Amino acid sequence: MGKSEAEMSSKSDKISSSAEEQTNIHLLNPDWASIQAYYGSGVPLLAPHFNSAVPGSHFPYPYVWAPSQPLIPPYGVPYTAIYSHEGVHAHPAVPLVATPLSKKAPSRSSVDMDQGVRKKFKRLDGLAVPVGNVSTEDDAGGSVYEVSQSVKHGIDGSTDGSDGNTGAFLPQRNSGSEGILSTDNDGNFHRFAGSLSEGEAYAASHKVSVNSVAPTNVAGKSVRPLNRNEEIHAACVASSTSAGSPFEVCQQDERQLKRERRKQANRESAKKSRLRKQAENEELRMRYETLNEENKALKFEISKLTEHLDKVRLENTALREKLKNKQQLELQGEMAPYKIEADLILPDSPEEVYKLNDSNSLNQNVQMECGIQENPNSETKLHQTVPYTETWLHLPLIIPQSGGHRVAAEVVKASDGIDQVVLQNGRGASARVSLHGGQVLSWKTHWGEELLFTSSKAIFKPPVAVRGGIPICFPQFGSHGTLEQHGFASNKIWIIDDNPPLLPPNDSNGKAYVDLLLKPTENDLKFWPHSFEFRLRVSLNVDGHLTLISRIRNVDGKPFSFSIAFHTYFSISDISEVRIEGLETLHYLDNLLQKERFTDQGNTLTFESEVDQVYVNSPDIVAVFDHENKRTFFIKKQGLPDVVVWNPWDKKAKALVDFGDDEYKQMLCVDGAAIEKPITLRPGEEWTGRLEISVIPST
Ligand SMILES: O=P(O)(O)OC[C@H]1O[C@@H](O)[C@H](O)[C@@H](O)[C@@H]1O
Repeated sequence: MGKSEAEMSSKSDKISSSAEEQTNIHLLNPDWASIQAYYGSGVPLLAPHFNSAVPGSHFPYPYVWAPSQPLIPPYGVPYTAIYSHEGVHAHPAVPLVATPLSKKAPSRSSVDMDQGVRKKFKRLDGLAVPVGNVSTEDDAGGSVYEVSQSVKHGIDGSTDGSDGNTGAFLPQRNSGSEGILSTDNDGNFHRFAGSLSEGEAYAASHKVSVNSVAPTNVAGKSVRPLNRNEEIHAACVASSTSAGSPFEVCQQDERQLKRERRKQANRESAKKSRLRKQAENEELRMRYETLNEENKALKFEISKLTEHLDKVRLENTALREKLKNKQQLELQGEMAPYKIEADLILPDSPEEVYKLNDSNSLNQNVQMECGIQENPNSETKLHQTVPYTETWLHLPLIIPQSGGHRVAAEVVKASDGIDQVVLQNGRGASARVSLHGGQVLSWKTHWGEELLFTSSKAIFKPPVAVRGGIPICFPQFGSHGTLEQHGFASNKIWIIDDNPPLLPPNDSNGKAYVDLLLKPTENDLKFWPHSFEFRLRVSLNVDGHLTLISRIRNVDGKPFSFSIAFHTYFSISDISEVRIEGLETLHYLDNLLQKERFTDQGNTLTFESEVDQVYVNSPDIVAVFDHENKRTFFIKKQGLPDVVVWNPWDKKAKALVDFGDDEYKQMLCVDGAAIEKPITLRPGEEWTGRLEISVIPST
């Protein structure tokens, strides 16, 4: 070829020369009749003067304006008959698609077209590259570019993601010396050595493009690899060229290829999205677990802190009490006669108490002198519900107490002839326990305020359990078994246990207490054939806290199971004004709905209608807030996992013979209990449960 790159560059500069200058344009030398014969009448005939001898400035390029029939020979061999040896040729595989341009301006000359394309190239960031079959004739004639639609199409495609390095490799047909031309960004053309047939040249050129192998002799800028559209196009061209299939087939293949690529891309994108969602899910799950753990830890911490707060509050109450008493004593200018030194060893058992009593030479009169008597006001109220004879029968427990207070437990006979034990903590707080059912009937603060509810219609006649106080449901709670409602323990007459097995010193020290015992009679064994010993200690401590310790022993030769509840009737201001805390989010069995299991919604428990629920696995402390009465009850328990909450509301209240119609407003039962999982004892085994109830003033 012998043309230097510089020469080629200078030729390219002449692209803008007028059509008149470009006399060396060599267009297709068609055997147009045969083309028409082959492709049909849609292919317009070339103008007769459209040959090398006649300037064709005003004549359309046949391949530009032709209808969309392909010029590709159907059997793969390039249709060489339509090429002249020199000149610019359309790629045989390129469709001669009618473009809007072609339709609108069919009369535009080839030069106009070239210029138009060139302008278009120039818009590509100044890196316009004339692309096409190039005939490099001579310097005088300049370079002539014949830009085929396919090339234009290729360029259009390349501008999709234009990086400014628009370029292409195109075959050159020039004077029999075959090679491949490429262009750089300056519009310089580069020829690649090689002697290829037209078909090979195309295929080779496109392969080069497809494989993105840049030629090494491209001056200045590297040649951009083809983009996807170009690739598809190139593949299509290559396949149609080699296979010689019709262009429609090629177009179909191209569409198919695109479809496949799109499908593949969609699949990949769906897979990525799946993976991303999986990762997100996993992350969320881990976050949930972490938060759950944190939540548990926080709940645990809260319960510990609440417990601690309770203790501190109670200590505070006790300290204030002490201070008040001390101030009173100082005002009186006297000390109590039985002030005990700090190293006093308090008794742990009734025997020790009796010894202590003896050694102190205490007697009934002395107690009375010391002022250990019922508050006359509170007595009045007690008399209303439980008439009894004010007779001191015996003195099971009199303990001198530090600070001038003495605790006492006295047995009195009520008018129904049944003994009651009156406990006093020496500061005015008291409790009364009936041997009928071992039932606590009264619990008062040191200022004489009754804390337990007893119905004005209560029946004090065994075997009926008294409606109020703290009946003990044993060995069955409610109707959860074959026995009568709440078992039989609350109907029986208990005895004072003079010789109970020892309890830890803390359960005795500084407390007024009584030990009671229930054993089944021959008759009881007919209904519940299990020998047992039920020991109950009821104690009142210095702060007025009431504690019930139950010990149930299997003295039978076979195991037995039981449920138990301390059915505590709290006296409240108004059921609509109180709330319970500590049962939030727990599961409960609803006795009003066939003991169906529910989960508390997480709110504090307030009351608007009848309630009869067994909260299972409750925390050790539950609180009942009564703002109107300015007090809060604390229910502290051990060995009693469940809590029963009961209020009959108006209808059921009316149906109960031993209950006043409106009394449901002034009571709320909150029981420490073991119901859901009955306790099983093997022969000789003993179970212990503790319930401590306390009250603190609230603002
Ligand atoms: O009328 P009784 O036997 O004292 O029982 C009162 C209520 O006591 C509750 O503890 C029970 O859950 C209720 O079902 C029952 O109605």
